[in-house]
Amino acid sequence: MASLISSCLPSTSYVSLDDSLLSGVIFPKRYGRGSCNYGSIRYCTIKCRIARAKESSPSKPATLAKEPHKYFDQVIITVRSGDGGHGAVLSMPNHRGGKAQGKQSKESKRKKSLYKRDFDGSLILPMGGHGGDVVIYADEGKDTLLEFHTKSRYNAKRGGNVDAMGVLTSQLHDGLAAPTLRIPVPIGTVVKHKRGKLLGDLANAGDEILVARGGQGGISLVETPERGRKKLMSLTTNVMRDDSDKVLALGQPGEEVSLELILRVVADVGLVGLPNAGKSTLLAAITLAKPDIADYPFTTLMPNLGRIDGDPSLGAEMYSSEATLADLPGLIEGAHLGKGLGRNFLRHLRRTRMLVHVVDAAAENPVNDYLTVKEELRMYNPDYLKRPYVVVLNKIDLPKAKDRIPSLIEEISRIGSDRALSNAETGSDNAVKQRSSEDGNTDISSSGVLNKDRKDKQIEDYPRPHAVVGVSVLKDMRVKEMLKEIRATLRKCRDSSETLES
Ligand SMILES: Nc1nc2c(ncn2[C@@H]2O[C@H](COP(=O)(O)OP(=O)(O)OP(=O)(O)O)[C@@H](O)[C@H]2O)c(=O)[nH]1
Repeated sequence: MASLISSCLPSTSYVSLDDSLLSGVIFPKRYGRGSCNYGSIRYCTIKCRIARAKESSPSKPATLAKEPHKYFDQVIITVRSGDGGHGAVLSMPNHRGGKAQGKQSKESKRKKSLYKRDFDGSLILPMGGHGGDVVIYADEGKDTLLEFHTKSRYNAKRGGNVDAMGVLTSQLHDGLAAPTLRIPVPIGTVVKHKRGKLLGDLANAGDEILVARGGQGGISLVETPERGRKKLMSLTTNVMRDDSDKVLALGQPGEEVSLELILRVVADVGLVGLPNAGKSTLLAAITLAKPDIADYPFTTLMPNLGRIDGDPSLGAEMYSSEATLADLPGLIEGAHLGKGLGRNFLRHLRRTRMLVHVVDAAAENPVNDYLTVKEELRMYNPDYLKRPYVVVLNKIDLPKAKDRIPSLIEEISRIGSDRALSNAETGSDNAVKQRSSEDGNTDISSSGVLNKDRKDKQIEDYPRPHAVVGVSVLKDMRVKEMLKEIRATLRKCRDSSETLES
């Protein structure tokens, strides 16, 4: 809980260590219960369950410790693959002269024949074990990257050395290869070199990527007096000629890399809206998800995911109509600039195929609220406005909302263009993908002209909603109609993507 809260605090937020406040976290007022005051930040205390991390003596004055911002969806980690194990410098077994020599040489001949040999008869000498590789893989059981803030360094094991007493025998084995260090991350994690190249996008369960290769094990060398060296060299290439060759027996070091992990929620449908519009309630109403629901803003601090069942009217094809919904934390004006919790979450819309705008129809000015959210999306990434969407006017059970629903539906349905924007006008998806920065903000681009064009497009230039429906998700009013519209829009997305593919 503490880490969850701290993950969502801005970088300048403070957590009190004062004993009197151990049961609470000092929040800027805008994160707290009560009216939302985005302009001025005051501090208030929210009761929550936090374990007593440290006993602070009552005599100590209250101290404020700066808590670094922890993103649940972004983290830098360092991984190191294992060094290779060392080979060994070996000598040939001794041959003693005299009477015993006959016996010995027979025995040594027999032994010699037992040495491991290659197909051409040359000696195979043992090698140090391979150092452990580091692999990152997508695991269904993981939801966030938070744990990487507490443990950000991962070292794979080194390979085993060749276990030898210095004499070449047939019993020698290669050093043990170290196991691969496998690091699980949530599905949808993008792996990059820190401030560098994209290494992989783990979009499906089981996707994996090798991020650091373990060092190779060292070879073994045979040390022999100059006299017998020539003969031995015909048997193996690994004959030590001078001391400088000894470095060949050392295992190669593993590699150390700093990686940036970025989690992008993978969902078909993104729920967007101002705080308190009822997004989490909607998610809970149509899926089995159990998001936190409360009548204060920013209840949702991390995207919640839920799954809509398939459409039973499709018969056997119903399973193809199943979809995942992501409830994103409420956006506020200025979210694209980092206000509220918005910017970190706006990037999660990137993988969605359609959006559902949830608007509180009982609010002061629902149309304005709707336009505020659209404008934030436009400023962050105008492509988001190209996606098919449904507008849900929520809370029609409240008298204030009920009376204005017909006029609201009419007004909102009119906002936008009938004509779908061509790729030339908005920048084709592919071009956008290439230009877009990793956090999904396509405004940063080398192609200034196209960007300006796209910025100049106003909300009215982007497509109208596929449907506008009045519902009360809390009181289960018209929820089925809403679901029908969402499914119909999803079907259209599928159909159009199939047409594009064929
Ligand atoms: N009367 C009424 N209240 C509703 C309805 N839907 C949601 N609410 C209430 O509105 C408040 C906010 O609901 P949430 O679902 O937490 O809103 P949210 O949009 O997820 O809020 P954030 O997490 O801040 O983004 C809660 O008190 C809900 O009970 C509805 O259909 N009718």
